[in-house]
Amino acid sequence: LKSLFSFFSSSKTTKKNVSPGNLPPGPPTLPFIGNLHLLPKSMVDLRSVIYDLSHKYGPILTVYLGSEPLIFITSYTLAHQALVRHGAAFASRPAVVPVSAVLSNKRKDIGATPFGPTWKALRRNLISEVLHPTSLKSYSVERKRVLDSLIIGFHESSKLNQPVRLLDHIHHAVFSLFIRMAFGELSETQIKEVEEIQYQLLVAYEQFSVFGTWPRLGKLLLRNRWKKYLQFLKNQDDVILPLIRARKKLRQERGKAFELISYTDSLLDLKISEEKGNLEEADVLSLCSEFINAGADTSTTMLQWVLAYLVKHPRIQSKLFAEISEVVAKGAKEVEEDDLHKIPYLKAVVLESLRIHPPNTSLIPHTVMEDVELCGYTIPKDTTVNIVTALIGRDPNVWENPMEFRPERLLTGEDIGEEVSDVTAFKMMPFGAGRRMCPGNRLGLLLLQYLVSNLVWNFEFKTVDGEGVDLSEKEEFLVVMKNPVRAYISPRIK
Ligand code: HEM
Repeated sequence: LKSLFSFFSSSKTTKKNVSPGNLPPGPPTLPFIGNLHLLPKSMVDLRSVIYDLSHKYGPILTVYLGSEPLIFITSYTLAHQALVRHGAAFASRPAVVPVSAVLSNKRKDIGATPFGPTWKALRRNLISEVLHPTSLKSYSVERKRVLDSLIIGFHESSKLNQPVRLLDHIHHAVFSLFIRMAFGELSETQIKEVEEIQYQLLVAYEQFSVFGTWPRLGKLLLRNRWKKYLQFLKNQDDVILPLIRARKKLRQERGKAFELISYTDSLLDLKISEEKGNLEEADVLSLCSEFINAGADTSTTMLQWVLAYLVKHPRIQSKLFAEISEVVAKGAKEVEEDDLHKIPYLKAVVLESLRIHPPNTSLIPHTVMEDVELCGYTIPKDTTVNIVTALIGRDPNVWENPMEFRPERLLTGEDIGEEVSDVTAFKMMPFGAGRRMCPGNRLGLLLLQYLVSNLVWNFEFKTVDGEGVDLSEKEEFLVVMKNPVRAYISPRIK
């Protein structure tokens, strides 16, 4: 079965047998299957298929999965019109987002919940508690801990004088931050257990995706896979539920007096509404799981892409080091978070990486809540719309030589919108835009800038002779490096 079908489509959406009416154009369809035969197996390959189709049919097009029309948008201007100008209409999700149905086992999460009071309550809770600027500030202690562990790890590896696979250090450091933010202080063993189970689920996602789309049929035909999937979920319950219970108990004993609020704390206190009351334990689990995946997997992936570009382009790495040196006192061990905004080149390096390699090929599918006129076409109520961020960032009509890594383009104003400081205004949308825009965008950017600047301040990363840096992509849950970058690391003498 096409994994794409399971990613985009929803077996329960009401959009069946929609007449083409005034829908955007698209390739001719075959009976029963629509355009399914045109679609490749992976999201990375889908990007090229949609790219080719958009050349023929324009930046807004319709592809049929069976009888269900899916709209694809590949230009920044149209995406902006949809998500911002028609923001209210585009704020919902399909009835089932299989990706989430599988990962959260049909429990609650924010990303897949359709527009409504439950989504509002969950999103508001995330933004006003752990992601509130005050909480974010207090979590600087934890970010420093991540940095220290990375620096110690890199120092040790550098002594071996061997190439280092950067991901091996990054993964654990970044995951431990989000796991602690989710559950509070944990032992190293507990952190590793959560990291392992979350990672296993993400890597195995593709083989289980069929259960998100056709749960009944999948269960019937793929019994062994179904059993394996249930075992995965049980393992996740076994690892995570005790952590939630322990936190609950600790809160009762200490009367909620913690220096840092954890995401679990906020969820245990949350009432969705008077009638619905508090969340079930299982929902707290899936929301924490979403938090860890959404935060840690994206940040790990991006940190690796940014460092890969810096290894590949020593000139850019030296320029970044020089810019950091102008802001950081000589002999200082660390670039402080408060100083990051003084290094515009740093933000440009991070955003340029996000432009070429947004970790998600497309935004999470949106559905329209009413008929919407867009670009002269009518998108009927309940239709699923996919905004292909990976093509938006590489659109040659907007970005000159789009595959060239050139952070300077973001500083000169030649390619960016007017509001340089506002990431929503960038013509790349790595975090989406409008009501469903990623609520973790500030934390994501802060973490990336903090870690990249400090790693470059402390170490020089050099290519491995004869190996270079291979920028090929591979689809896991996100689009990651096919061959994780390896580099020689040497401490800088300052
Ligand atoms: C570099 C880091 C990150 C990137 C590139 C990223 C990207 C995205 C994208 C593209 C979306 C979909 C937006 C849409 O459908 O319109 C999204 C949604 C989301 N992200 Fe992030 N994200 C990052 C970090 C984070 C962090 C740190 C958190 C939480 C701590 C987070 C939590 C979420 C949640 C909960 C949603 C669902 C929002 C909703 O449906 O209302 N993300 N993210």
